[in-house]
Amino acid sequence: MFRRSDGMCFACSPRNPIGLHLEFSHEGDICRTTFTAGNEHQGWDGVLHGGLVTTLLDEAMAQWLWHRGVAAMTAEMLTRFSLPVPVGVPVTVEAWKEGCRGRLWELSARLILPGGKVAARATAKFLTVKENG
Ligand SMILES: CCCCCCCC(=O)SCCNC(=O)CCNC(=O)[C@H](O)C(C)(C)COP(=O)(O)OP(=O)(O)OC[C@H]1O[C@@H](n2cnc3c(N)ncnc32)[C@H](O)[C@@H]1OP(=O)(O)O
Repeated sequence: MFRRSDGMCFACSPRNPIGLHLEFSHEGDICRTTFTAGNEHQGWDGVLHGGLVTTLLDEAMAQWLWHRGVAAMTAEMLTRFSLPVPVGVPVTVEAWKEGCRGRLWELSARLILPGGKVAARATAKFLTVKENG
């Protein structure tokens, strides 16, 4: 049994002082957000840290499910980092469903740079969990 975050989700809560403050929109089968990394988010100089790239992709997929009333946790995730993501530019993250079998959901996501190149792609498996509060 799991409890949802108390308004302090690192990725999406507006209240988390060190969070990413992501806001999501849903259009058809696509869940979408935009994010502009700051210097505090970099690893290599001027480049968004890869763990945070993964966070953006993971959260977009989780929000796809959340928006549809599915409480699920990431059970497995594979990320391909194709291009560095520069800090200081707005990037778009999109997620969508690939399939579902019982409690197991398969989703994909991608991070798109201004200009349209895809810098990172992820596939993930989520498992529906029971909530207690
Ligand atoms: C919007 C809300 C906030 C979103 C936050 C962003 C999303 C996240 O980052 S969540 C945090 C990161 N993830 C975690 O911490 C999860 C840690 N893992 C766990 O707690 C557990 O392993 C959990 C909940 C995923 C699954 O545990 P549990 O519910 O006991 O299921 P379990 O019995 O292991 O597996 C159930 C079935 O799924 C299968 N399964 C489990 N993992 C996988 C997998 N990766 N691939 C394929 N099948 C799997 C099992 O084989 C099993 O199959 P069967 O029923 O046929 O035997």
